[in-house]
Amino acid sequence: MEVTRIEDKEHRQKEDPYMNVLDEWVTHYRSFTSEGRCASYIPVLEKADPSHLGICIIGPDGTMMKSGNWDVVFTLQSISKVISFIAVCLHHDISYVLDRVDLEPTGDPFNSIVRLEMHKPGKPFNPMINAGAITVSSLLPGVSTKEKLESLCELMEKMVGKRPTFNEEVFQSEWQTAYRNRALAYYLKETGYLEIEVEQALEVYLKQCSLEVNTEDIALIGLILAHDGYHPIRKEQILPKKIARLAKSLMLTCGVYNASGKFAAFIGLPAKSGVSGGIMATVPPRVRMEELPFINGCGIGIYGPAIDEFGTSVAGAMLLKQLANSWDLSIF
Ligand SMILES: NC(=O)CC[C@H](N)C(=O)O
Repeated sequence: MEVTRIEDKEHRQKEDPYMNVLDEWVTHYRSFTSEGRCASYIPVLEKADPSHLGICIIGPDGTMMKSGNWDVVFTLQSISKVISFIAVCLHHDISYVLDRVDLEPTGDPFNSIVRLEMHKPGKPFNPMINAGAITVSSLLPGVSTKEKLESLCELMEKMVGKRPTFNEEVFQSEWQTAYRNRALAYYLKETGYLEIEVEQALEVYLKQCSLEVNTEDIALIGLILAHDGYHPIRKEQILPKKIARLAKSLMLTCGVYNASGKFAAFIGLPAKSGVSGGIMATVPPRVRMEELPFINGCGIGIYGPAIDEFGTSVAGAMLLKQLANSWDLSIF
């Protein structure tokens, strides 16, 4: 089913003052993209235009605000970890999943290996870091790599209304250089947290990272999570509330790894970053007397491929902070 959307033109008239200010912010924060760099450890990602910055915000009535390079297609990278975690929780008992991956933040970078050895028996700390995400990918329903990826694509299609495309070039680029992820996967295999073969788990994980989206797609997923799994435009419960809440709590506590505390403090929104420059944020409905935009919540998708040391879009995070402060979006 196609998602109903308010046309951009119609919408611009409706939300003009907010739209103008959004355009101004995008132009302003675009100049900060030079403070970051496109990821180079996945060689193909370095080809992205570092000056890009775009955003899409979708409200529950279908109101959409788009600005800048909102329509650039990029790979999900770590944003896929939220979707794979949801897919796995939909298929298995939540307790089965949580026996294999914990819900604790690490304070370490996304690809860190250190805690797997320091904390016996080596259970990955959370599904947002690579170690936990590789375990989660191995738990996706299906036996073959194709079936496992299919379950993820089906879930995305249910949420976004279209199937994601796959970027073979990005996958190959990472597959050939995934030394750290291979090390993590071998370690997980040795400690019993990988129930399938190392190479297969890696292939599933790296292929899910190579699925393509734009800011509108991730804004829509953010909106569904904001409404506890309910698709407010299609008026359909897509995910159980319990799973949506688990995903949001993980985004808040672990979504930007060792920057999650500061993100929660200064932005105050469950969010997930990816090294290709995407940020998916979710804004639950607020209770306020004043007139504020998106009072009934929204999903926010941002793209800005110049990232910081934590793997987060530099200008994207600044833009999100501006929005959260000016429009009082924090959940706290
Ligand atoms: N933080 C990220 O987006 C990392 C994803 C990337 N595919 C990796 O495993 O390194």
